[in-house]
Amino acid sequence: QFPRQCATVEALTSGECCPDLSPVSGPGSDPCGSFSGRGQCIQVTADSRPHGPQYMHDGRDDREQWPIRFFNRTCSCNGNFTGYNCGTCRPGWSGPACDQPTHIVRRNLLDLSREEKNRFVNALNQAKNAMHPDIVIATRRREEILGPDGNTPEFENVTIYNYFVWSHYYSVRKTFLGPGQQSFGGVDFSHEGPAFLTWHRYHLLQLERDMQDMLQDPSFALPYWNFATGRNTCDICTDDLVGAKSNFDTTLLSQNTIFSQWRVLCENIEDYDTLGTICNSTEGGPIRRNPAGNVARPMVQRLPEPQDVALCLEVGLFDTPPFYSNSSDSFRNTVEGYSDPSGKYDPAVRSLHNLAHLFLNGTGGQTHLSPNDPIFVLLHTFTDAVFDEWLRRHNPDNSIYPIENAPIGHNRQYNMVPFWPPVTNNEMFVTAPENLGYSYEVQWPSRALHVTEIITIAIVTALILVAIIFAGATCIVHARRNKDESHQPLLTDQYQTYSDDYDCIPTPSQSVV
Ligand SMILES: O=C(O)c1cc2cc(O)c(O)cc2[nH]1
Repeated sequence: QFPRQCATVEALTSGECCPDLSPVSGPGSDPCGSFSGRGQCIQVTADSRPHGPQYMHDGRDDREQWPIRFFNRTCSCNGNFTGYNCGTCRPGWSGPACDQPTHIVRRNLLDLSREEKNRFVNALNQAKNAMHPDIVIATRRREEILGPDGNTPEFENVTIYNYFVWSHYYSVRKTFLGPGQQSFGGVDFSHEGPAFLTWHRYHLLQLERDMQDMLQDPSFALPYWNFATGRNTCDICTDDLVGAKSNFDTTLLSQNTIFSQWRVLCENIEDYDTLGTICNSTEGGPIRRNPAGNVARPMVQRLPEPQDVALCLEVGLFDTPPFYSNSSDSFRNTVEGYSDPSGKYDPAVRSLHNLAHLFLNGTGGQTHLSPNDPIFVLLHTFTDAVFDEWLRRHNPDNSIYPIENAPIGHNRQYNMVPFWPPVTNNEMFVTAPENLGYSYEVQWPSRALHVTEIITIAIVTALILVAIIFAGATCIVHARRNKDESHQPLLTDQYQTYSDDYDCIPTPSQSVV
């Protein structure tokens, strides 16, 4: 959310968050690396275009026009520099001047070597326990952020992985409308709208970057889980990967995985919603996961099929009005999983990404908690791979991403909540290999033929066969007729050559010995 340097009474009251890159001669001497030309402290641009009708409590939520309720001045970095103080490089660039291109490849978790799998699991566990070096989280709404005495900013340290969990929670939390009033849940800054794909893309990029820095390994790449294999089992739910089931309680993880020791963040949803508090860095109970175990909802006891991915990649429009979870013929709503895989909206359907979440049947199936289960990372890298393949195939102009009237948080120029420094949906609506320095190693399924396509092919084939038979028969008849005519007892005929008779193919009587 915010850099530690900005979690102060001074920064919050001035509305300026422009930390020094290198405090060469005291605080305020090198804001945003301006000394070395990396960036400058400027007015934040926040999207104020109209949003959709789903949210009608304007003025009541800190996330409106993010991030201006907290800060209205921030670093704007030049060239390939980025970060809260312009101290790092944009994704895909490295080196002291951020002018060296870099590229990493995200691979199928199941294709990694035993050593690579171990390294990934250990890296996740390290991220779960290592304090985030730069970022702190707000534990109160803006109106209470300075604490009861107005002088004690309510922020907490958080670990790298828990920051990933908390960001997702903060983006989906309800709008608090006051004590004794029901919080408003019809708001979601990261789902049920076009930003679903751009928001989750940045969410993963941020975790990947934080883990690269933690490991001091710029080549570290998040792998993916291909959840659309058509097999209705969680093939990565094994103890060498994200953990098998416990033998003692089928809703828990086996003692043989480190993830059984993880404790979840943001469990106390009733407290947040009734007291108007915000999830803090206190952990609670264990991860729960019971894949295909939701007997009350047989519809979500299965995983998507390869065909579902092939079909959704053919949906030609990125998103369609009302740019919400009831959009039809929308690629975004299809891959998110509120439409059937061919794009038709059906309120009873859960497909692709949503189906994979619900299949997990536990922590990973509840929006305020889901990233607590590390399988979330892998489920979303695969969803992002589908998004990237769609961008590659359809090569859209960014003008097709809605500029206004999308649900709040989802307009093209909206700064994604709660990321810092501010980053718009637009900036993530680009092909990853060319613009973000990563790609996916993945084989996409080809689409099975529709019944209508099979019938069309059969009819065309039959017509071609009929045409060939007809042409052949015509030739034969024609040849016979010529032959009959050639047998007329005319003296001149004796001097006819064979070739005169060979209009099409020789009849047996014309065969030359
Ligand atoms: O009910 C759904 O379709 C559903 C559940 C769920 C959980 C989650 O963490 C998501 O990110 C999305 C989602 N959709």
